Amino acid sequence: MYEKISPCQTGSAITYKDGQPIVPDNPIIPFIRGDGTGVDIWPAAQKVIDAAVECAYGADRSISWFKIYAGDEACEKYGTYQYLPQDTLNAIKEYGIAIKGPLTTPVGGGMRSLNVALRQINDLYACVRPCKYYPGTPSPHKTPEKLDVIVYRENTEDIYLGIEWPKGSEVGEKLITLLNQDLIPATPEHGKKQIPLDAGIGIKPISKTGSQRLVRRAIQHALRLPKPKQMVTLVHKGNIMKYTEGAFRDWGYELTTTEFRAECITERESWILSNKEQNPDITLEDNARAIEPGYDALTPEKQAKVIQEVENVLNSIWDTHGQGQWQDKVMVNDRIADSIFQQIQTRPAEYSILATMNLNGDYLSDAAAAMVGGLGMGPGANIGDTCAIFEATHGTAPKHAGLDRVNPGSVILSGVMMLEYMGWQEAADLIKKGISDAIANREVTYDLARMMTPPVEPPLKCSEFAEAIIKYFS
Ligand SMILES: NC(=O)C1=CN([C@@H]2O[C@H](COP(=O)(O)OP(=O)(O)OC[C@H]3O[C@@H](n4cnc5c(N)ncnc54)[C@H](OP(=O)(O)O)[C@@H]3O)[C@@H](O)[C@H]2O)C=CC1
Ligand SMILES: O=C(O)CCC(=O)C(=O)O
Ligand SMILES: [Mg+2]
Repeated sequence: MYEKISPCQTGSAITYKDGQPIVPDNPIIPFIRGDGTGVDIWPAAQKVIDAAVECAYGADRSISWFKIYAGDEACEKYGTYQYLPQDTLNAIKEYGIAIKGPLTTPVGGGMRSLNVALRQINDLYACVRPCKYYPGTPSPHKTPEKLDVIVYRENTEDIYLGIEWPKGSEVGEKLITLLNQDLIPATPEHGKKQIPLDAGIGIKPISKTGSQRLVRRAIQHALRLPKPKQMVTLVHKGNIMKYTEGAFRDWGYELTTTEFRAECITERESWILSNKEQNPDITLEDNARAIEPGYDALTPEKQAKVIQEVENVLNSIWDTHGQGQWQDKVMVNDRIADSIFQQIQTRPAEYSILATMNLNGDYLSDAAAAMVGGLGMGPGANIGDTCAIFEATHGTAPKHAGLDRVNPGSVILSGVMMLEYMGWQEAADLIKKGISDAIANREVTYDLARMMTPPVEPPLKCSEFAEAIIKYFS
């Protein structure tokens, strides 16, 4: 089954039942070291994870690490351009959970992202990136402790599908000509628009299936959170991209009000219900006026539609969600993407799970990580129904590679997510305690050290930070 690697002699595979991992006491877990700073952060993370498992479970549990290859290291082992060998794909499929360091993707041309390929090949459709504040972490934000959000990013489609053509390419020009001559004129809403012939062209597919399976996981996660955090915000730029991003919002609400009808309330429904709770005699029209800004300026047809919406909500969920019952449900709302970037800064406490399409989630997860200490503190998981790969939010940070300098916190916290996913909570908790205590005692790497007041001089090395975390287990 494997050409150039050999699975561990001890341990066994993690399997799945009904989408949940079944984890033996000695699982074999494949790991990819990663390019750039992967040489620094992966060994540090592995050391911390092993120490936590040993400290929590003694000889009863352990991880058998299985080294697999991708990126530069894969080319060294398998030959030129062998960036993602079949051995690697086979191992991830066989063992069910993997963890990886970052992999380089060239800008402009060259190969497509290996990181994205791993997500697409394994159908890891939910990219889960928690951004939570560890006390004592320096932050450019005044109240970082108020931010506790989890970005749920759709991970398999959007422009990351990589269907695009460069300016001047044969297929690109053919497509532009077809669009300009046949397709755009056939759609009156496009008017006389034309695509410049010297344009590059990219396709942005957003499917109902892809959107709803992501939102489903986001709502399921919200249901497991304590009440004040039982919220899911659908993030989109649907005012501009109506049939992709706007549709993501609509499909999210459709799922909310069908599959999760008993458990959820939408923000707009909550306004309608609370208007009636506060004024039981309110007319349908006054209720419609209260929920729709600019109602009086709408055409009669549009006003009738809002009145109908109010009537439908009251008829269908007053008994089950009215009289305050909606306050115990998961609140699903939506925000336009540009606005959410300022909202998480100005009103961080009002958000919890942010369900996004691929590109918006990519941007938003870096921005949210910055608020709680930076990319060195940004973990992540790529989750599917029969496989999961854990990795940091950040990339290879090439200028720091091999210097034993960067913060391994993001990969270590990705390890925490992995342990929690495996149900090894005691080991995960030890690592969280170790990180908290190390930061609180100002034992940090350069990225946090330079933001502290006064700055920590000299900062810990990457490997030293790992040792500090382990020191605080007990
Ligand atoms: N999943 C993956 O494997 C990902 C891969 N990439 C790839 O990584 C490569 C480099 O991307 P780039 O845009 O430079 O983004 P990076 O995320 O690699 O680095 C940007 C900056 O973030 C800070 N940073 C990153 N990692 C850490 C860390 N562990 N500790 C402290 N600070 C950190 C550094 O800031 P400073 O220097 O200011 O201290 C660094 O210069 C590209 O090829 C890109 O495609 C990008 C994202 C994800
Ligand atoms: O694959 C890459 O190189 C970048 C991916 C990325 O930025 C991300 O997943 O956050
Ligand atoms: Mg990114």
